[in-house]
Amino acid sequence: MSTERIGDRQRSRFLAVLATTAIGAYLLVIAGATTALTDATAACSTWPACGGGYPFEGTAVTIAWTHRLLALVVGAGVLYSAVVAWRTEPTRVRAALSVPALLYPVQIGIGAVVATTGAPATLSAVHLLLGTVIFGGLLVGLAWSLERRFPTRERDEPLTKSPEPAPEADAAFGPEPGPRPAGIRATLGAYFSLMKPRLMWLLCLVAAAAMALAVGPALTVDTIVATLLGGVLAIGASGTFNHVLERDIDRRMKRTADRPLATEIVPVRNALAFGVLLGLASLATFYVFVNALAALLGLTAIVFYSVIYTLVLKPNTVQNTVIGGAAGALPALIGWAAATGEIGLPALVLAGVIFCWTPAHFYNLALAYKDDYERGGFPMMPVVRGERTTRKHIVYYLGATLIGASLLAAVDTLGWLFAATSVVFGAVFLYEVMRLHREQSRGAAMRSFHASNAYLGTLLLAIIVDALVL
Ligand code: HEM
Ligand SMILES: CC(C)=CCC/C(C)=C/CC/C(C)=C/COP(=O)(O)OP(=O)(O)O
Repeated sequence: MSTERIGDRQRSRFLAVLATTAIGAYLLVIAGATTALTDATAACSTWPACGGGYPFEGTAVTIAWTHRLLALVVGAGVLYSAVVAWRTEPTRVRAALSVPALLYPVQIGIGAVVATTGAPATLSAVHLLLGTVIFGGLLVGLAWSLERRFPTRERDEPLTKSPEPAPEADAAFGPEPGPRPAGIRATLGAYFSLMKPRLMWLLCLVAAAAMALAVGPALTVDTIVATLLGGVLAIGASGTFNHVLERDIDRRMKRTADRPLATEIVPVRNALAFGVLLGLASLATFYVFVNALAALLGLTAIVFYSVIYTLVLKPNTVQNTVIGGAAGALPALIGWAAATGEIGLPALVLAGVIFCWTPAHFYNLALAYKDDYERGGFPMMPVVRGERTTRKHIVYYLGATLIGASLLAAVDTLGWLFAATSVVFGAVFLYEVMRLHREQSRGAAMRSFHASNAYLGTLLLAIIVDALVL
């Protein structure tokens, strides 16, 4: 079936409606996964209206009405997107959007049965699963439409072999390497920067959210302080080892050429001793003031990031960041273990959210610094598979992150604040990723990168407030 040609304005409208419909479907899913809707179903056990209850007669009835009215609007968006896709989009976009279009009536029927039969667990789970599949189909259709609508404007062929590091001579960015005397403040600052302090706030927030999710108000100040101190020391140790192992490559990359080991402000053996000291202090802090499991997980994180990611994954595979994401997911297990002495299902799901979020976070930087990574010889996604594929993967991993967040709401008692935060900041993140497809600039990539940090940061704060206050 030939596709009808439509103008840019019409296609932009199609993409905007499709993206909005996807976010609407996500709101239905995550609201359904939180305790909010469970109470609402109990308050509104007739269908399609709520019996005597009018839309704003109490919170639970309001949520139930909102869910049903929103389902109607999202259904219209699904139908519009599928009809336009069948007229104007290639086969695979049609197929992707046919899935939500065909499943939607089934989903409405199951919703009616769930509402009128007291939400039996199995049927509610099927309703949640179908909602997730509908959201996933909309997002994949969006990713494929964006990929077709916004091809990369300049050279973007995938590489046939892994890039090689530029010769040392090309490294003309940082100051001349060589031992450089520096004042005490500059030296202290250099050692501090080895610890990668700019990452710490978000990694510590992961551990804090896991602690709050695990035990709620029972969380004690000394557990928080000891765990975060151990985590900061562990991140500092692994960041320092990362600097030691990458010092020669850092010289070749503009973004990292001025680092303390690349410029030899700090002697390598001093940095190594510093890293070992931080690592021992971290493990001692975990073992003495938290527990043995937290210490074991801290050691695992240090080794995984410093050795597995930095030495094995990063220079050798295009999946370096996807697999390496496990490093940043470990603080979720550390936080839960610190609070409970074990690893619970919500901790594994939260770790999964961070794991899915990491590529959607880092691929923006990989796009912004593509030439730098090519000079460094790193097989980053934009270097090896091209910018267009990288942008598409950002949408995939953003979708996986949102689904992970809804799964977290389903396995733990999270409420409306968590749902609203994930929807609002997820929508902002998706908006910036769509702008990245359109603008294809470093500025757009950095805005999307910061949107990724804003999404995860606010989501983790919502977990902490939800668990400790609400
Ligand atoms: C293997 C996984 C990851 C990779 C490859 C990666 C990569 C990067 C890179 C290259 C930077 C820029 C650093 C700089 O230029 O100083 C950065 C910044 C950052 N990363 Fe990631 N990251 C990863 C995982 C994480 C995780 C798990 C978190 C937190 C949960 C995180 C949070 C941050 C933050 C907060 C920043 C600083 C943002 C800023 O400068 O405003 N990253 N990341
Ligand atoms: C508790 C504990 C130790 C957790 C580990 C968490 C951790 C340090 C995750 C790594 C995240 C990160 C910034 C990787 C970038 O390394 P890169 O080498 O790609 O970045 P670069 O190019 O800026 O050096």
